[in-house]
Amino acid sequence: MRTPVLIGKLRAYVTNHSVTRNASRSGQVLLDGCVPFSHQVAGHKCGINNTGVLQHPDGTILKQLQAPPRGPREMNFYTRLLDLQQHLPKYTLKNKGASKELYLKLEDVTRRFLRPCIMDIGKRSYDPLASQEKHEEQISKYPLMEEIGFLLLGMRVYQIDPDRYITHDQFYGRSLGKDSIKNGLTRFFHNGQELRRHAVSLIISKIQSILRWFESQTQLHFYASSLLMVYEGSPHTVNGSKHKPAEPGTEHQQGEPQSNSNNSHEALSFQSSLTHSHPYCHNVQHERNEEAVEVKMIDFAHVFPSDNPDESYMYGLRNLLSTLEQILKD
Ligand SMILES: O=P(O)(O)O[C@@H]1[C@@H](OP(=O)(O)O)[C@H](OP(=O)(O)O)[C@H](O)[C@H](OP(=O)(O)O)[C@H]1OP(=O)(O)O
Ligand SMILES: Nc1ncnc2c1ncn2[C@@H]1O[C@H](COP(=O)(O)OP(=O)(O)O)[C@@H](O)[C@H]1O
Repeated sequence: MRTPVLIGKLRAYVTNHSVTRNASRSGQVLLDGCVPFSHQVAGHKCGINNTGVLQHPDGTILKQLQAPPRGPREMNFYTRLLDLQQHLPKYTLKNKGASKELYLKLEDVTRRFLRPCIMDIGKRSYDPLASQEKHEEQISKYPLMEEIGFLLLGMRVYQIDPDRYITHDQFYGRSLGKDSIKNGLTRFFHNGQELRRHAVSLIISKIQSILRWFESQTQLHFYASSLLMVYEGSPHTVNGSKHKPAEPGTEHQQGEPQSNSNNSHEALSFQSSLTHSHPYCHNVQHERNEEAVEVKMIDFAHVFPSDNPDESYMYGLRNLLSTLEQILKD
């Protein structure tokens, strides 16, 4: 839900701070030189009533806050000192001016990947304060949510030959039943040539770590929250590493997103052959070295205090884990 007041403030801010319009494929440049985030796979996208997730030139992303109480609730969640930080995108307070009240400034968890393969997995999508109407509307979108415990909200998967991304949105996710959910998740790990088994097992161990946190806490219940998973789709390495080197002169401070360059530019410059010259690929080698992955919890507009374990969230995680383990066994 984005209110007209919020949108009005944003438009006023953009009008007062507009910059040259040449930074994205669509020519769309928003506040502070931001462009729509090209690696967004789900959630509110850039449109008439909202800006969706934006990519800042400093390498962070800006997520537009929802109207109260959701936006402030999410902001408050990120500012709490929870022992969950390692499973969240880094949040930065260095968000100046009007954008501070309109956006969350977060680490872009896709940033260090050359060809990020991204999947967003959602959990039950109504909170205890939801009206009966909202409750029924959300259930009707995916009646299997209670049984399966999660919903595939979106994915973007790199295919090696031809080199391109394939995408699936939440309507694809909603089409998956008990018999097909495993196949749906398998698509995320298939590059057109092979199943990326090592990425599956690394992601499993990260999810297990998140599950352990849930098993140890009774303070919070998470509704309409997501798990964002990323692995490297590129078969190439840069100077022995699969990941982008930090640019000279950039500093990485504890608790702050790493400053780096604009992912969407990089993605756009990589339209055809993988062997083309590339801003990051000074010394491309065909190696299959250690695959790193990211699994982060995102979207905290519906986190509520509690005094008991979040059984529903854990149910979803356990089902997700057993489905991923099944993929490895097949
Ligand atoms: O059902 P709607 O139209 O009220 O919009 C939903 C949003 O509710 P809101 O308008 O903010 O009260 C809803 O927002 P909340 O999660 O309730 O904050 C979601 O964004 C939902 O998307 P999805 O089905 O979870 O991918 C949104 O559903 P879609 O528009 O994506 O179907
Ligand atoms: N920290 C992040 N790093 C990279 N991508 C992100 C990050 N946060 C969100 N995204 C992208 O934006 C999408 C929507 O984010 P989300 O927080 O769920 O927004 P919404 O509240 O609109 O549902 C995600 O599916 C993901 O593709």
